[in-house]
Amino acid sequence: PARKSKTSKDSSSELAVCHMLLAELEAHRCAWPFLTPVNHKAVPGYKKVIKRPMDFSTIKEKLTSNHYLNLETFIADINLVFDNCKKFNEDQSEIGKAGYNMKRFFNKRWTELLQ
Ligand SMILES: Cc1ncccc1N[C@@H](C)c1cnc2ccsc2c1
Repeated sequence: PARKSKTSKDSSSELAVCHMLLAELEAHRCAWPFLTPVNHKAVPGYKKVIKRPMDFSTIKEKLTSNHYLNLETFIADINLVFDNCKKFNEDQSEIGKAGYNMKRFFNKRWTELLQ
């Protein structure tokens, strides 16, 4: 079949899904460690260990300023939040467990919405 070129409808509906997904993540009870940038002055070692910090408020800013060219770049930033969390926090720590819960929730929701 002919490759369907991405229409503006596709990208605007994808964008709507990104806003909805982000709103659900921010409202999740386990979102608290990820809502704002980690203050690396208050968290020893964070600046050195985590090369690309990311958090939900930064993603929202990028989304509202049309920074994301497509769905994949949005999903990559969401996963960066969880990858950073797994790298820096013990699996059984409160933050580590919150990150694991959020990642599972996100994977479930975006596959429901987009596949
Ligand atoms: C996601 C993450 N990874 C590593 C360290 C911190 C954080 N989150 C920040 C908000 C944060 C910063 N400070 C505290 C103190 C108790 S929970 C908490 C959470």
